[in-house]
Amino acid sequence: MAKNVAETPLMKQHKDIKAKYPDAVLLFRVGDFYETFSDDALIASRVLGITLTKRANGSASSVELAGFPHHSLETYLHKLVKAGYRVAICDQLEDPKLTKGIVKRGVTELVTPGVATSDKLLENRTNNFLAVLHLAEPMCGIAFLDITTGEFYTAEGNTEYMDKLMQSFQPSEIILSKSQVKRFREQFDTKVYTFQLDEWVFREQYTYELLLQHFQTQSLKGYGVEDMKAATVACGVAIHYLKDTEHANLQHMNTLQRITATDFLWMDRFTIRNLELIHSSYEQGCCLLQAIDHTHTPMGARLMKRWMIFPLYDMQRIEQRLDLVSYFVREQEMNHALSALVKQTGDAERLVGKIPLKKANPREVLQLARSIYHMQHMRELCVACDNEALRDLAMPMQPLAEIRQRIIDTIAEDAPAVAAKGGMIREGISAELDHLRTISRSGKDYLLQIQQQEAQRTGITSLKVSYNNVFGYYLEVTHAHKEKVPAEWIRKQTLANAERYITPELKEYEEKILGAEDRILAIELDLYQQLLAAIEPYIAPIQHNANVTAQLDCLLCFAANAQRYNYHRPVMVTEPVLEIKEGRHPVIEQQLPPGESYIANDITLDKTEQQAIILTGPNMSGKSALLRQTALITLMAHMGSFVPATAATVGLTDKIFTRVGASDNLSGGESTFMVEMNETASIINNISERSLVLLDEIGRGTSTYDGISLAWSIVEYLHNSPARPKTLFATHYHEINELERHLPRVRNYHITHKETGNKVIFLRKMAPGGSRHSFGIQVARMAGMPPNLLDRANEILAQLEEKHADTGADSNTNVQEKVKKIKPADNYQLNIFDGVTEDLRRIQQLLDETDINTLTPVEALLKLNQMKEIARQYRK
Ligand SMILES: Nc1ncnc2c1ncn2[C@@H]1O[C@H](COP(=O)(O)OP(=O)(O)OP(=O)(O)O)[C@@H](O)[C@H]1O
Repeated sequence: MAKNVAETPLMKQHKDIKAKYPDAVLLFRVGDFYETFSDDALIASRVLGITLTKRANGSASSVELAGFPHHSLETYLHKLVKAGYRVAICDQLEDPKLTKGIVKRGVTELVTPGVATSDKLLENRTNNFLAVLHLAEPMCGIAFLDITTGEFYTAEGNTEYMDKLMQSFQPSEIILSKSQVKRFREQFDTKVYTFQLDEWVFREQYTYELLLQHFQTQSLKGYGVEDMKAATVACGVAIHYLKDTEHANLQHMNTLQRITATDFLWMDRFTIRNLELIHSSYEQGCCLLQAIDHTHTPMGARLMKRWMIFPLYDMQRIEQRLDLVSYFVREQEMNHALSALVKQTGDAERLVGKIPLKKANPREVLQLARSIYHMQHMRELCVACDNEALRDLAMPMQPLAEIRQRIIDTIAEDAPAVAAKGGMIREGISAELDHLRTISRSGKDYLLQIQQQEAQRTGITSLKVSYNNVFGYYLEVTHAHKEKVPAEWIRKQTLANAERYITPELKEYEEKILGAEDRILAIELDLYQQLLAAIEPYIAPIQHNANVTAQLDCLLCFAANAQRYNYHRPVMVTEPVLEIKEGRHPVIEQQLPPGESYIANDITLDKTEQQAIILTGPNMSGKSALLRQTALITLMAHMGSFVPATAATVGLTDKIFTRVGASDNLSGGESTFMVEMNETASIINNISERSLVLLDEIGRGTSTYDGISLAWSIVEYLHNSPARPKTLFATHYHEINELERHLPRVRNYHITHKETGNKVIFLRKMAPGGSRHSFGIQVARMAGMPPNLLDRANEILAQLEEKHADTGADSNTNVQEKVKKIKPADNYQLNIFDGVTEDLRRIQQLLDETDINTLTPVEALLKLNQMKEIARQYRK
């Protein structure tokens, strides 16, 4: 580390700037390089794999140094941020050529995971949200904003609600007050990057005023958040943080949307995870979003995710979406025409977000003009159609022809990807620019002329005019022609095989050309800035057009899914019923091997006849799948999508709860029975008559009789609660089937199977009545357990069941008593086939029977086929 004695001026400047950004890695621009010093250099060299050296620092000791060329900034920046560092980019604020002494420098951007704008740091089909959490009493407040799209949301509620929202928005950075960190760690289980700000930033007055300033309003009434104190604090802190990170231009964040829990179908974080909506529980698995999101644009994909996490709880809005999907299913021509336009629109939302952030390059601006053009066409098509809902949706879109034209007229068709080098402004925009370009071009022609003329005059055929940064334009002559060089040429450099000269004539033209080129670049950059400034007033209407396009993208995707996967329109009703005909699981059905089809099932739940279904059936028969498909069909209907069923009447649902018995949930670190009970308690305390409750093997995390007793009382409670929520309860405790006899609205169903020999074939059809067996031992056999072990398991099962019959199915019988009476195993011999299945035995038998010497090719093929068939059965 450098000592504080007689530092060089550069290091002194670095130290002063670094002091303002102690938490960040400071990338310090020095000439064509970004340098890091001291501890930052240690981090940079480790994370970026760049060489660590030392730099002399006046009479102070040397400091560690690591740097990279300025044009590699994007690549290295993204690596540092991905590695969890905040990065302050410190640029030269004046032209070093025009400065005497040390160049003025300052931080132009602070990049953190939540305020990243580089394409390299962003996933285009996913939002990059920054969250601010304000843990206050009695209500907590939260803000989510995506600086790349300008979306800004806020909400208030208890910590459970905050937790659920974070699970839904999945921010990449959470901002907290320093004083709330401890509470946050205790109450929230998240591995997201957090950053702490001083407590004073979270003051009501300060944050409220920041918001008024940002929105240029007198109050926040227009956003419906005036009285939401905790929420406005969170929003104001978000604005403070953006300013702190040098994001001053936020014209695209022009509205604030309030999230009201009751506007949406509620799913808690566990349900979102358990239903595998946006992530699968295992790596190669597929989630619902992947299965149904086939949108054409990144903005469509981002919206689809939001529609999934926030399904509507508003009949009218759901019907509107369903009407539009029906229309697109019916009107194929319109569907194709709109799809083609949507596809070409690209990510207008993020493109327009780059304008105020000063990140849009000329090609992107041109792409924005193309997007505006396609959106204009979309509007024309929609307003001329015979569907009122579509007309209503598209009418408020703005054609924006004038700004589109201005962009097209200004930016050259083959514009470069970086503005800094120029070449992006068309001819005919500025007379001065055109004039200078002519000079520059003719100057270049003139240089060529000089080359030809001098070559002729001197007879130096190898003569070349070239340019370098050190002494500008020069004439280059190979050594072979050196003698022919005229005396008036001034020698500047000798190379291994050539000499370089300048002439007064050459210098005169050089000044003219270079002067013109500098000026050309300055004019181009100025015109480009003017164009960007001219786009700014159109940011809000472009954002609106983009949002409508994203909606159309999602609706067209629903229509395409309906046709591709044979989904049907659900009938939405206000009564608390659910009636699904031939329902399927949208994800599993897409993943079945070719030739296998998903077995559809009917489900009916209501308040009067069949409020709760107890579902039993063998392991692996499809109980969980049936539970989840019921939830997914309900959810998809509330998104406004058609559903995987031949018909479905779906009552408006306010909450979907799913709970899975303890050990199914190991990966979430929530394997304890306590958690299972906590979560079930939270359901019981939150249900209404519009809720759908799915309980999968609840109670299995404890001893059998405790489990049965709890399962029993939970079903009883849900059945008897005045809300009468629709309930599906899958269990292996067949004892629970007894409840059907006691409770009028409980019905037993089982998933059917067929037994052939000692094999179970899953028919996967749901049928009335309970089932007696779980066939766990058969499933174990299919998994490849040794036959002797399985024989022994069957023996024990028979003994347990025998005893059970003796006592007349008395569930109070102590299981330990029965276990004590289990007869010891006869010593069985391990043989070479332990650990392999019976099927493999059969294959071995087939091989033994085969005499290769007499086998014909056809017989060989038939044998092979037979073995393949056995292996196929085994896999099933
Ligand atoms: N209706 C169906 N049609 C076709 N395949 C199905 C169907 N239902 C389930 N499956 C397949 O069977 C597998 C097991 O289903 P599921 O996990 O629902 O069984 P389960 O009865 O809940 O088992 P367990 O009691 O052991 O938890 C699923 O992963 C799926 O591949």
